[in-house]
Amino acid sequence: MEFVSIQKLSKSYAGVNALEDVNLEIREGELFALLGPSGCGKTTTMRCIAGFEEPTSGIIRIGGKDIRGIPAHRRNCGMVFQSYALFPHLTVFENVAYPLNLRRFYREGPVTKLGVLAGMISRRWTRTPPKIREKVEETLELVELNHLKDRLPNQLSGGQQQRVALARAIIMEPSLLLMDEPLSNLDKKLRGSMRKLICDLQRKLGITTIFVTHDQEEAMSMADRIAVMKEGRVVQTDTPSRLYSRPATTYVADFVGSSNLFQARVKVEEQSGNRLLSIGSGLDLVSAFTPDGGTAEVLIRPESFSVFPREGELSPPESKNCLEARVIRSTYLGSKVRYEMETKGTFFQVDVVYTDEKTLLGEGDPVWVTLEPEQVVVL
Ligand SMILES: Nc1ncnc2c1ncn2[C@@H]1O[C@H](COP(=O)(O)OP(=O)(O)OP(=O)(O)O)[C@@H](O)[C@H]1O
Repeated sequence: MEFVSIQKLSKSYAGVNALEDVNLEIREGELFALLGPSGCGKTTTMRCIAGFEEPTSGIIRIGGKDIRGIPAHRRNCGMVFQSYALFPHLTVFENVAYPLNLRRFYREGPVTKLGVLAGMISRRWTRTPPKIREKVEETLELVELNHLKDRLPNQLSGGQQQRVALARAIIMEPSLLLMDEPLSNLDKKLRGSMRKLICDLQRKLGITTIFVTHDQEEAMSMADRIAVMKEGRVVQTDTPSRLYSRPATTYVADFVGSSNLFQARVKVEEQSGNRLLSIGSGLDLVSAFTPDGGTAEVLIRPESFSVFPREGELSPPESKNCLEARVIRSTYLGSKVRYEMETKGTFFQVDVVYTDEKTLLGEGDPVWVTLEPEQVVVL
């Protein structure tokens, strides 16, 4: 069942259309990514949901309730920002306790209010009630930070600061967690462990979570579903594997991974009547998705090819698509090797898993490459 429903959302800033007719359905308990390049409207979408921006038009529902006119602090959303936004003069413990203390401040009478306020300013003036202490410690445990609870933010690494921000966002048990580029300030290695922590935590707590990212690898590895945005619009919403294997447009195909993109013409073989996709001079491919006629945009992922050295009298491998090609260039990328290849004047990229040095191909090496019809995707 959908938990967040966005219909026809538009937002303009003095002549700039940041969002145009955005429609999204985010299911309960889902980890959902908004993915797209800088300026495509990801943050604006998030800010409209959180209540920091007023949409120009459109409806946002959270838990079935139209939230128009409801102020940000009443939307029960936890928010994690790219810049962490921690209070520099408060310890880890106090930062995480802050939302609970704030709630207590609004609930208590005038005398105790003063005490709570004093406590929020300095821990020396008042004691944190045991219930709040317990909840803070429990939350710090979830983000594995209890041992650093007395440190100030400037005594923490970026990853640790982001975990404090995460703890502060979830301590109020929000019904919706919003994260704006939560990992982009972290180095690559740290990002990997933070991804895991966020995914584990999200599954454990079951909080419906939306995160914004421009990093396709991050979105693909974390999200249950992804909405790809372009120039203020959503162009495709799907699971990571469907986005990768069946992108709706060349924009999506290019954004969620490396791709070989070709313009093809549908050609019917005279003898068999089989339909082929004709790419360039004499290069015809069998696809499982060939349309009846006309032209088509064709996507082949670089890892879809199988490569066989073409040497001596060996006969070509059995395949519906077997191309005689040669290596133009090779780039060693650690776990894989990327080859630029050429066949009949058409250039394409091929990724091969690296096994050992002996299997590496060199410039000019002749090869056969084969391709299953299912890997020749028509957009
Ligand atoms: N307060 C504002 N005033 C005017 N224009 C704005 C404002 N905020 C955003 N915009 C514009 O709206 C568009 C969408 O911005 P938004 O920040 O939502 O994009 P984004 O996808 O989150 O980009 P980034 O990844 O760089 O944060 C951009 O063209 C941006 O310049």
